[in-house]
This record gives sequence, C-alpha cells and structure tokens, in this order.
Amino acid sequence: MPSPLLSLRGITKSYGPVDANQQIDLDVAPRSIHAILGENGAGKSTLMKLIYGVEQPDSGTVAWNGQPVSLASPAEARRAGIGMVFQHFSLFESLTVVENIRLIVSGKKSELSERIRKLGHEFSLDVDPRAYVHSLSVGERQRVEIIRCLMTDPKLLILDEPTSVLPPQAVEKLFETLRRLRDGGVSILFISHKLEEIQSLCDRATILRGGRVTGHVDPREHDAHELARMMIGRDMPEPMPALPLVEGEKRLELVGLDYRADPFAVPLSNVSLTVRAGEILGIAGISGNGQSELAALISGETLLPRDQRDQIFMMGQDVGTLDSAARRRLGFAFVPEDRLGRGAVPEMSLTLNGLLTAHPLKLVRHGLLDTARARAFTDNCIRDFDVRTRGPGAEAGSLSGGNLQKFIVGREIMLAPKLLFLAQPTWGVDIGAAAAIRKRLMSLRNEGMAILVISEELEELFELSDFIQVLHHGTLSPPLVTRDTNPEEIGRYMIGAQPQRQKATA
Ligand SMILES: Nc1ncnc2c1ncn2[C@@H]1O[C@H](COP(=O)(O)OP(=O)(O)OP(=O)(O)O)[C@@H](O)[C@H]1O
Repeated sequence: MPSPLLSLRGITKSYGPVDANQQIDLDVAPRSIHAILGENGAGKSTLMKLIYGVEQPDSGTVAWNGQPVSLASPAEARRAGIGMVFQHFSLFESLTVVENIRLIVSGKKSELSERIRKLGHEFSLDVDPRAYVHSLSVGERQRVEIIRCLMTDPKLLILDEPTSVLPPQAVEKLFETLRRLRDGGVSILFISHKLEEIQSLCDRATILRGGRVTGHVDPREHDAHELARMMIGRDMPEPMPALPLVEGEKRLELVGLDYRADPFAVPLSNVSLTVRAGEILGIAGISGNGQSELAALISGETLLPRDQRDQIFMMGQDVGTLDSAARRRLGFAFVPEDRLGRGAVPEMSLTLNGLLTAHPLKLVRHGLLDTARARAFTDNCIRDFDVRTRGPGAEAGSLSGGNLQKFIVGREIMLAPKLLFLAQPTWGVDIGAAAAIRKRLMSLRNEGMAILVISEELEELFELSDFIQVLHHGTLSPPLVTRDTNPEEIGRYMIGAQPQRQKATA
C-alpha cells in the first residue's frame, strides 16, 4: 500500500471501566474508501471521535501524512483537512441552515447560500438554506451536515452511518459523490451497518469487536454472511413468519387528515390509513415528505385545532386534540426517530429514562419513585433487548447509538401497548440486533398488537409489513398488500410517478 494518509498505532481509550478502544492499529490509504465495521458498542464512533479530535486517546500515536500529530480539537483536525459527519447531529435547531454552516465556514450569507444550493444540486443533497433546522426532518438535517462538511474541502472525510436515513435512490447518488471525491484525492472513512453498501463502495474494511481490531479485509472478497459472522461472532437470527391475518379491531384510524403546521413544514393533505389489531402497516417514503409532521400528529406532539374533529382515532376514540400522555393512557406507545432529542434524555440514567414512559407500570407509588421496581424494569429491558451498557445507572448519553435505540424500542414494547408506533425502528442498530427487533415485532403482531412503522428502509418494510403505504409530498398512497407489490412499484410512488390506483385492498 502507498504510504498512508492516516496511521494509528496502539490507540487506546477507556471511559471509566469501559475499554472503548484497545490497541487499535489502522492505516488509511490515500484515495481509498475504508469501512469500519462492528456491532453496536464495538467502538467505531469512539475511534472516529479520536481521529477528529473530539476526544483524546489515553495512549497510542497518530501520524498524518507520515508526520506525528496530536489532534487536540475538531478545529485542529479540520485545519489538517479532516472532516466528519456525525451520527448525532450537531446543528443548532433555532438557526437556519446557512446560519449553521456559517459557524464553521466563513463567507457572506448570500454566497454561502448559493454554494449550499449548488452542492445540494450537484450531490442530490437538496435543502433550503433559509429553512430553520428545527423544521427539518432527520434526513434533511443529515444532508445539511454532509454539505457543511464538503464545504470545508476535506482530505479525509469521516462519515458515521451516513446512509441510515437516506432513501435508496439517494444512497446510490451519495456513493457516486463519494467515489468522485475519492477519485479526486479524498480518502473516506465510512461507518455503516449495511454490508451490501460496504461491499459496493469500499475498497478496505477494518472490523472491530469489543473495542479491538479483529481483522483488516477487502470487503469485496467476502460475502455478507462471512462479514456478519466476523463482526458479530455468530449467525443471524432467522426471521419470524407472519400468521395469516384475521381482521382485527381498528386501533388507529386517520380519516382524510389535513394539516399545515408552519411555512417550512410539509402540509399533509387527505391522509387516510387504518391499522388493525394483529397487523403491521409500513409507511414508506423519502424523508422530508411529511414523515415528521405525520409522526408528531399521531404521537400527540402536535395537536389538531379544536374545530378539526374526527380525523385521528385511537382505540375507537377521537384523539386529535388529546396530548401524548392521554393517548398513552389508551394503550399507545411510541418510538420517535430522534432518539437523543425526543426518545431519551441523555444526562439522565437509564432507570430515569425508563420511568419517562413506563411510570404507569406501578414504578411510582404514592407520588414516590419505587426504586427497586424501576431498576428491575430497566434491568429486564437491558437483558431482553441485549442493550450493551454497564447497567441501569448508566447515563443514556453514554450508550452507543444503536444500544440506546435498542433500549428505547425495548422500553416501549415492555409497556405492552395495544398500538405501537415506531419511526425508523432499527436506525443505527447493527444487523444482528435489527434482525432480533424485527423478529420481536413480528411475534407481537402475531399476538395481536397493532403496529405502525415509518421507515426509509424498503427491505425492512417488506420483511415486516402486511401493508405498505407511501408518503409523497404530504399525501399517502392507497394501502398496498405487501405480498402483491414490489420495490419498483413502491419506488414509483416514492417519487410521485405512480398514478393513484383505485382501492388496492379491501
Ligand atoms: N462518553 C462516554 N461515556 C461512557 N461510555 C462511553 C462513552 N462513549 C462511548 N462509551 C462506551 O464505549 C463503547 C463503544 O461505544 P461507541 O459509541 O464507540 O460504539 P459504536 O461501535 O460506535 O456503536 P454504534 O454502532 O451503536 O454506534 C460502548 O460500550 C459505549 O457505551
């Protein structure tokens, strides 16, 4: 290999008793796309933070272009030519897109806006520079992060799960962008749990398990099963078959829902859907087509005006003006897409985060916290959902992204709701754990739970759902029976190219 652009030797980093990285050796070649593979908590993000100067190693050396360096801060890393797109976004919600970018890239607002539009157009990362970040979906925020990074003209670009919220068409476009960048002399460190992506994009891969390097391979020389086994050290769980449908009672019904929140939000028009007991409805679509707005209306974060009646029903009741707590009392549970902002409070322990939604399970009595029960609930959730953490006392923010997601999904499932709504349920979750979550959802469906899933992963929706509806520009396609449709048809609805069929299902 030509002399490496970046070379790490013996890098070690511990957080208290957790050895997040141990004796890591890694060489990143110039003009290469290098994957970092590993299950949730394997130490991938920690390693990237060390390279980007967010954290400092306890020991080990870093060389950049053959010269020893200590990257003491992200500003220093950026000066050297290292850019990073984080898994958790680092944008200010109350600022606009261009204002956020201006915090890092100097220039006049008008010039920057022009560059944002141009890059957005070139790399299919379209986003309005004037939009406030709080009004953007997770997918759109990620686009802003990527554009911001590209604007600093990096020599090494670190991407921590960049494709997790992109629709399939955009993933391919992003890959073309990344290949172009590589051919132009930029190296890329690429974290993803999707093995097919790594095989189609990357020329090298380093595998981590339990904070240690377990291999450096050429991912194109191994099939997905082999890579999965190297990564998780065991075989994948088998999917659970769905029982035939019996028409269960309606647990969620949206009837011609119309809603416009603010000028930057996507207006929803005439949205209708039904989720019955014992079935899973999947909502497909490219992020930014009204998913966040729809999720907020279903969860009760956004309430309908008092005069807008008979549009949202849960367990047969009109809930459009009821808040989240009232909806939860009817047997509703919810996993939001934004796990750190809405799903959990990062500074609080897992036990307290458990209480946020599980307190009705007699975890609070006479106004006082029943510590033993709350801890037992959290312990069960950690065990049942294979959450890798030091225990119920750990702060939510200290968990790796995928492990926190497993915790939140577990907490909501343990409430035994009648209606469970999950937005991007396996986002950032490694392949083994994602398969386990899907298996669990199938078995809950078979036991009679009504489940609604919003996901940008078509494969996931095809594996899970009995019916699929597609959200495009704030309108919803008719329900399609999953076994009678195919990804091409769904894809046509996703880009608005499919004429609305007459009723596709009874
Ligand atoms: N700030 C922190 N405080 C305490 N522990 C931490 C902190 N950051 C990471 N850890 C721990 O270090 C280990 C490695 O975490 P890391 O986030 O690097 O994993 P990862 O491979 O990126 O996982 P994922 O795929 O879930 O994002 C985990 O056990 C995690 O809980």
